[in-house]
Amino acid sequence: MAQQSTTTSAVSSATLDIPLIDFSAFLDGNRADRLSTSKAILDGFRRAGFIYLRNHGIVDVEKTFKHSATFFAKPKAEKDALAWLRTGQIRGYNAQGEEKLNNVTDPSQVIDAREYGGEDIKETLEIGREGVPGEPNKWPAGDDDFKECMVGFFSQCRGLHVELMRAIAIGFGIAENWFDDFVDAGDNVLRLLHYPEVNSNVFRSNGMQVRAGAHCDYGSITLLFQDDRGGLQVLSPNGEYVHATPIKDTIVVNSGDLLARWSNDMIKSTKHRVVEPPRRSGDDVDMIHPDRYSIAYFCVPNLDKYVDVIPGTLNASSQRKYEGVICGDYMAQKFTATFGVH
Ligand SMILES: O=C(O)CCC(=O)C(=O)O
Ligand SMILES: [Fe+2]
Repeated sequence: MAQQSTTTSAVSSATLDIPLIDFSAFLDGNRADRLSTSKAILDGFRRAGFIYLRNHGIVDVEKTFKHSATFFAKPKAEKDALAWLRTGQIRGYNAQGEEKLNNVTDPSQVIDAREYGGEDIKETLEIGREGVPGEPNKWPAGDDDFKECMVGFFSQCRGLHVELMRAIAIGFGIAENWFDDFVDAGDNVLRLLHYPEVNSNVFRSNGMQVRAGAHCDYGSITLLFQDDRGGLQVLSPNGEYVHATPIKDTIVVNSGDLLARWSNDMIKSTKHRVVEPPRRSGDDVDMIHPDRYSIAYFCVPNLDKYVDVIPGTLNASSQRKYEGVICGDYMAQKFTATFGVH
């Protein structure tokens, strides 16, 4: 029987190729399918630091987006009551300079936009693993459906994280379950993101303005669900940002700093950002870009694990680049560098 190709191209520019991989070939396939899918996944992380997946097995995406939109539509005071206090793990609501930039139509207000040029135009809600002593999640009051949906979605994503680490292990030619003990706690973070509607003149008046500034993710891998608005860009090896255009029913998965380190830099952690969405035909120069919603699920090894170089990533020609590190210490260092606090 002719073999059906399970890998095509999601993004193909002169400088960056991001593969689009059918993950059902891994989840339901035979040994050969699992091997070829694993190799395609690892290859994407090595070349681009990004892949797209379809048939990923996460079923509640639409429902979770709906709950996210309902949450962000709540009055500011209700959201502020859930503010992330930045004293421990990441849990809670994070408002940024979005209000001032919302609906800037009057030229005198554009000055405000310029002053806020360094700020992302976004708000987020972070949800961690349930049941961590002293680190409760912050749930909106009186909305049990929201909590149930998010806990369920968290657990679906957690399952995909385990499967993807198995694929990476197979790709590296080590035991399929090599990462299992590293990821079984599920110390991951689910982040709902809302980029409020914004007038195009905000971007025009400040060429540096973005919806989310350029960054690498810190952990092992990130599962990123985006709506159809666009604006996510990925840095190509020769320094150009390339649009990671939304593709229906797919998720974007990128490898982060800790996985790069863990793999002795065989895997890349690639910068990305969210900018003004590309124009659609018929759009006016002066227009309001509608809200954009995305959901990121940041995966990390169990925080208490010692993360040392993955076997199979060192060979005769490559020298060990990094010492081992406790995952929780590494993450805390990253957050201290970013926010000045633990
Ligand atoms: O909203 C997006 O598409 C990207 C978000 C992101 O990169 C992040 O939160 O780390
Ligand atoms: Fe990111």
